[in-house]
Amino acid sequence: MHTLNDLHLTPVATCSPFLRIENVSKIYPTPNGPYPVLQGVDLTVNEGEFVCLIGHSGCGKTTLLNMVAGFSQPTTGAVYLQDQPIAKPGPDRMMVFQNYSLLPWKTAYENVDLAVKAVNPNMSAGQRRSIVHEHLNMVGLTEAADKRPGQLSGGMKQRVAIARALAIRPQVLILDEPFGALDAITKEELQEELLTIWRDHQVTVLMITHDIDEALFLADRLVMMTNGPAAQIGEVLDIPFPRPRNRARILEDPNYYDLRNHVLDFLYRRFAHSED
Ligand SMILES: Nc1ncnc2c1ncn2[C@@H]1O[C@H](COP(=O)(O)OP(=O)(O)OP(=O)(O)O)[C@@H](O)[C@H]1O
Repeated sequence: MHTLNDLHLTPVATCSPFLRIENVSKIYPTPNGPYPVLQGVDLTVNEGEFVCLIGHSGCGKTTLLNMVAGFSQPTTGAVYLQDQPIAKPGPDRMMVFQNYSLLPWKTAYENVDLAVKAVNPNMSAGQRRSIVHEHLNMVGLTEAADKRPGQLSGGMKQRVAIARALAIRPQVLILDEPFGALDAITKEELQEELLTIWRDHQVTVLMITHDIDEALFLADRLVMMTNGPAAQIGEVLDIPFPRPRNRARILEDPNYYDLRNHVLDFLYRRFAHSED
């Protein structure tokens, strides 16, 4: 029997990475002239990978992920998802923001339902109902389905936003500092839930964070950005902790402190911000 090597064949998955950011630069026009935010950014992400981005405020993290979402276009270079250039937003890439961005006059159920309906206009009402309930249940909000955002805590609102994004069944989930506004306990709970969802949905995740411990707990790789203007990827750190991850076990791992110090050194010595 021949193996792939005998036949000189390469499995398809290794030929082309799932998501490619290729030589991306972004220049914003401003009243004071063109402002180059990003320059020469290259990154490839494998299907199902969990990648976090860290960097000082204003270095261009949101700008970069907006281009993956399709909200804006690179000035030069391109972003590809499965070899297709990303030209506009689409249901294959869903973004979740720090401020939840829920419709305040709609219930949790209606917020999720509206998104499912927008993407699947011909889906039967029964099928839609079952998808909405499945995803509210996944984030533990079955009981709160009929509450409006004003009646929900910050953590619950972020759960609705995550359920809404996942109910569309995106290939890429883009999270822009989703837990930044939450208290420490709620944040840890949501991190655990996010890992479970990521594992069950096998979705590719790109997530901006300012929290080194969060990145070390969640990510397969941590992308560290240099400062702007003309920010780049300074370094990409592999996070080797086995999965499923256990917070206590990670904290006991001697590697944890080496990795943490490495990121601290990057952010506060090698690329210290003038304001720090
Ligand atoms: N539409 C725009 N026009 C002009 N400048 C912009 C625009 N959007 C962002 N910027 C500027 O580009 C830079 C990068 O912004 P961006 O929001 O991408 O940074 P960030 O790393 O995500 O910051 P933070 O961590 O504070 O969210 C900032 O200086 C910002 O003021």
